[in-house]
Amino acid sequence: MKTALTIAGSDSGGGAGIQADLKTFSAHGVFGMSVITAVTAQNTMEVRSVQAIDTGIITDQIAAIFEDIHVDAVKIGMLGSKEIVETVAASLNTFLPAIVILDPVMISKSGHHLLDEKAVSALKTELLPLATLVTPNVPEAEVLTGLSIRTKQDFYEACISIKELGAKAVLLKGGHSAGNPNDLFYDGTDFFWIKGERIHTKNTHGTGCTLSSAITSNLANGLPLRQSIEQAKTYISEAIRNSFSLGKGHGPVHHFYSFSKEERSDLI
Ligand SMILES: Nc1ncnc2c1ncn2[C@@H]1O[C@H](COP(=O)(O)OP(=O)(O)O)[C@@H](O)[C@H]1O
Ligand SMILES: Cc1ncc(COP(=O)(O)O)c(N)n1
Repeated sequence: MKTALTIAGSDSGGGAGIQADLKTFSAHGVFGMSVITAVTAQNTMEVRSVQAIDTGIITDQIAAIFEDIHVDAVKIGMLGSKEIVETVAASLNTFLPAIVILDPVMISKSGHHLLDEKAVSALKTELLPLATLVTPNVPEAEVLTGLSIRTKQDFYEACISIKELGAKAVLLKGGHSAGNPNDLFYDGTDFFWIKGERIHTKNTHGTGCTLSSAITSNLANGLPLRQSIEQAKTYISEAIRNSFSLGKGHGPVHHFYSFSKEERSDLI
């Protein structure tokens, strides 16, 4: 059984964060583990309050896992503060996981800031260089680069700029752009577009968390990076297509087993 670890915030409403990540890992036949960085009191409409977790127990959670269990891939989501960014970077520098997918979570679908402004520069200097792949959405890529991203050309320029910050590869997600949600990949050599068709729904809570966790799962299962991203795009598109109204705000995407029973037994 392959393993994946999510280092992220808890979403009490279950649509995003740690909860979405673990559902995605399970749906891919990967054994999921979690390090909680913050607890949010959240539902489909709002983030009411956030409690950051003490850095000492974040360090302990990471060490407890790595000192006992082999981790095939790590996904990083909400970190909240500069101190937590630095704590997670220090632990990753100790345990040096082979695969790190960084989703630079900054603002929730409901509009709540999930990362302090002071944390952005630490994220850029300390965490991006450790990432196998970083998966910003357009507003996050604008914060990381200082660019305004509207046109296709802007997507290319933003990817180049984020790659220069030290990540091995970038997937700039197009969910927030007008038109079809096409995502652009860049690894310093090749660009390729991962094309999508816009699904008209307000139930998109957890899309970014789910996409990055699906990529993490595919990499943990041994797929190459490009195939991991393409299959994850299929997974998130189906998950959005099957999303449902739960609560009064942005409902969650639907997680499902993306492989047959036979394939599933091969993974165990
Ligand atoms: N309405 C939609 N229809 C189809 N795909 C979408 C839609 N919204 C987002 N996506 C896709 O979901 C993934 C997450 O993207 P995005 O919503 O931009 O990220 P985030 O959740 O971090 O804001 C991307 O692959 C994006 O293209
Ligand atoms: C704990 C946590 N992590 C991440 C997100 C972002 O997800 P979304 O952009 O879909 O609100 C969130 N809302 N809560």
